[in-house]
Amino acid sequence: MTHVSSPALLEVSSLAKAFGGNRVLQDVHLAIGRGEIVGLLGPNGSGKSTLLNTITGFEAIDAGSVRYAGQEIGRLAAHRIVGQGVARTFQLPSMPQKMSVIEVAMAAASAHHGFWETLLRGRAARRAEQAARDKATRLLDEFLLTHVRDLPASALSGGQKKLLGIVCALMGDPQLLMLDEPTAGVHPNLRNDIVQALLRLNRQGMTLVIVEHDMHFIREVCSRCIVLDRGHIVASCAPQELSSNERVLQAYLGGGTSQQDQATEVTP
Ligand SMILES: Nc1ncnc2c1ncn2[C@@H]1O[C@H](COP(=O)(O)OP(=O)(O)OP(=O)(O)O)[C@@H](O)[C@H]1O
Repeated sequence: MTHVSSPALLEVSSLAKAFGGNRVLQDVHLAIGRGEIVGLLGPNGSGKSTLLNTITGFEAIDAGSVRYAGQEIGRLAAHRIVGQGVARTFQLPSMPQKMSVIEVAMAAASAHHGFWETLLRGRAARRAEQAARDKATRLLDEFLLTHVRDLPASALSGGQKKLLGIVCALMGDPQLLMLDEPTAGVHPNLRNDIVQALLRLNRQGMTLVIVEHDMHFIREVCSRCIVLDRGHIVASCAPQELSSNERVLQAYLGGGTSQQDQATEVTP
């Protein structure tokens, strides 16, 4: 397994999560170092999204610990974890019907900075709103959404919704950004923009954990991969080592036909 220089930014120990009798995550241990871009891989249903959900507080953990920057966050509510500097995006972002793109981005700022600020009246509140508008404007420009900023967010294409999801996550200036399949279903032109944007964020110091099936993306972007199989971590290695890792091959080839289909995605 690849060594992470200590202290790790994120450290997960003995994490377990079940839904009823379905033990989705079992005894998961992982460490993410500052400045890494880590790909989280595994066949469909292996527990990748659940791992993101438990780390970010969207699902309660059953057992184990999640430490971020030396602090235990494993039982904090999602909004508190965001407040600590951990943001995430969703596989299928859903957008409110009646809010424009820029309003959605600005609302994410108040979600990140606490609602008291937005309840305040007067100059402080106006300053906070203007700061959120300026930041949303800059990020929408960076993620090529300026031309749709006044449209209803629900009218965006799937790819544009993913970009807006990233913008919302960035409104709180996270140190750790966790992305759930950021390029799935995205047009190749937009995909390349997302790749460049993620690499740029990493150059600026952000640590990234990315759930992805697309091996071209993994090779282009990630410095390390962690592979889940049926709720267990079975490998942590460089992207170019995946195709010769027995346990990775077994994870993808060990199941039925549908898993063999997925193996084409992991074979370089
Ligand atoms: N809220 C939930 N309630 C019940 N079962 C759930 C819930 N969330 C996930 N699961 C189950 O947990 C298992 C793992 O799902 P998860 O979405 O984490 O896998 P994944 O590796 O992200 O899959 P994919 O690559 O298809 O997105 C599946 O069997 C799924 O049905």
